[in-house]
Amino acid sequence: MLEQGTISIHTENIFPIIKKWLYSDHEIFLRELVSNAVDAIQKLRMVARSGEYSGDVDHPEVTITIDKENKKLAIADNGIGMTAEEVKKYITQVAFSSAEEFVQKYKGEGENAIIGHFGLGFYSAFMVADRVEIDTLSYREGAVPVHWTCDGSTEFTLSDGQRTTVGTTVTLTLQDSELEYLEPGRIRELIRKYCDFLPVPIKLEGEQINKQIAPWKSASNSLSKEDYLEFYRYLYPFQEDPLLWVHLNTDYPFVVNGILYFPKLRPDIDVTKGQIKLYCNQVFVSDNCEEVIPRFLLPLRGVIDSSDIPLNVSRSFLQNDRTVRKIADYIAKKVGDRLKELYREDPAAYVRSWQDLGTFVKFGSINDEKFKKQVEDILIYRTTAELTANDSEDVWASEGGIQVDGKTYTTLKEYLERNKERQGNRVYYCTDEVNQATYVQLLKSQGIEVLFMDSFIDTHFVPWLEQNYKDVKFLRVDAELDETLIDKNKESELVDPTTKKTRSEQIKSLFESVLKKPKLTIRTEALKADAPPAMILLPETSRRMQEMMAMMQQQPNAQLPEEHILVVNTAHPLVQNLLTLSQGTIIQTSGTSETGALVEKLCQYIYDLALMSQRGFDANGMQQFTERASQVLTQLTTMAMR
Ligand SMILES: Nc1ncnc2c1ncn2[C@@H]1O[C@H](COP(=O)(O)OP(=O)(O)OP(=O)(O)O)[C@@H](O)[C@H]1O
Repeated sequence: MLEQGTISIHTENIFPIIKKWLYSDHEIFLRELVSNAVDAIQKLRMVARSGEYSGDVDHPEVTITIDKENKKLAIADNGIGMTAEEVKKYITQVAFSSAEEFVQKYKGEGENAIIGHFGLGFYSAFMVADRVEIDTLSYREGAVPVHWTCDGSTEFTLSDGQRTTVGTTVTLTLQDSELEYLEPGRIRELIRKYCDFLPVPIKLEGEQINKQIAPWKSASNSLSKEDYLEFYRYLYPFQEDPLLWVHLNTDYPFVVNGILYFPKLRPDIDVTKGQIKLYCNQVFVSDNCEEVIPRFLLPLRGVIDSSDIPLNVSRSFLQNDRTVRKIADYIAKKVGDRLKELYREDPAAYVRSWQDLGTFVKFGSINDEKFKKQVEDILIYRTTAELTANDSEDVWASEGGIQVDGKTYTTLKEYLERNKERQGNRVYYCTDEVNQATYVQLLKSQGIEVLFMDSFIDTHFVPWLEQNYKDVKFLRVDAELDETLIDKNKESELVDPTTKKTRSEQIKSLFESVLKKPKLTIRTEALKADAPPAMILLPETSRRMQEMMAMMQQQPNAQLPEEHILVVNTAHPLVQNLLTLSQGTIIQTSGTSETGALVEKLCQYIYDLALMSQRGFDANGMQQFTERASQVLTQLTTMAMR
């Protein structure tokens, strides 16, 4: 026996605290012990390189052994080893006091207070073990093997050991409640989770169980496209391949390595939940690094490895840490650079990925001023404009936009420039290509360019655009009638000698009396060719209010507000016929004649059609519509047969 001693501590007994610490996370003891073992191996290599050690350093390995019968789990390395003095210093003093400090500091914090629960180090072994033994032999010449043991109280013993090779074995006698760590499957799972990319073979039952190579530590030019894809598939099996990736690699002013991938976003993806894995020196820390990266980058996947992210601090502290903020900025900048590079070098790939990238870029622009500045010139929109592209080419880029697979994309700047004479600072946009098709078609026929803002993020993005481009007016296609659609010929303004009303006034009162909707505004306009008999308009401001209300009440689809405008097209032959028919009925009899009834039904029907090209009906509306449609048609055929 070399020595028997008492670990000097200030707290009465921290072992019970350590044992209870982080119930759910006892498993991290293995990560701590294996990373200590890998550190020891790397230290020996350094010593060998400096010429202080001439033994074998070319077969580094960490070996995990399970002895079920005796409830023992051992982690052995062929690293630097420790002398008795070093064991006393590093294990009973340094390690212990840092563990004590750690426990003191975080006693009151919740379970998730610390990222990856770093800082407990060697003593985390006592979370799962009743007894911990160390057998070690230092690399130093003439060193004697040492055996250290501690049974979870403050007493320890230090004696001569049996070890004959340089290195250290830490043997745990597991508590009865922790026998899961005697299962090879469980150990394999933990090594893959935490230690997969540690640069030394980690063996269990004669087999290496870690991947060992961390691709993010390699230079980007040494990795092929297939290497990146393979790594992605390894990290996220059974997922679609990513769209593109960014390799992070910097040593100054902080160390950050990593590979971030842009996955294909499903429309229902939860953009608040991260899937990026955080590593520290190739040891897995957490797959929840919301505090470390800007929020808008959360949909990305991959790995960030940095030893400059403080891990033994609380999460809230982490968020405000200056280095962490700088790292976050660095990552965001790299991501922006990568997107710009793709836009420049492979516009077709950029456009083809836009559906996924767009959501992300817009989300980033809304959330991060610096990122917005970076990407504002590469925010693109699908447009109705047709560039005079060379038909034989699938991809065609010009000053005005990019055309890919028959669809044209443009930036806001290009849109405004192209349309400044015709539209001034007005931007027309469509949020639903199917339901707003009539409006889009009408504007298009008048030579007005429409942008599609129809992804789920656009509801937030359009108001954001308005705030950022205060002198630009954004109008949804159904917000108002463009002047050019209105036919200025005054025929409809002629006064009828019998009724003393203009034609448009008569049409207006006809619709008012039939539809009987006080909140509906009826407006009459003579519209140009192609225009339907009637259209619904939703003024921009009231529509936004409605959308906001719907969102607050968590209704997925805003209902059509009761206050909307029905524009009746006085130039349409159907409307004109209707007026003529209704005039006939007024002269003949009261409104209940057969023709009168038909007029009423037709008015309703025209309104139905307008509603339909706005957004369709609810179930009730649909049923009424089909009923009315068959009534109108029956009556028309009956009348035609006479
Ligand atoms: N397998 C080992 N071989 C050689 N020395 C070791 C071994 N394990 C632990 N040590 C020594 O004990 C010290 C304390 O280890 P401990 O795990 O508590 O803290 P750490 O590794 O320094 O820091 P961390 O809190 O990040 O784990 C180490 O710094 C090292 O000097």
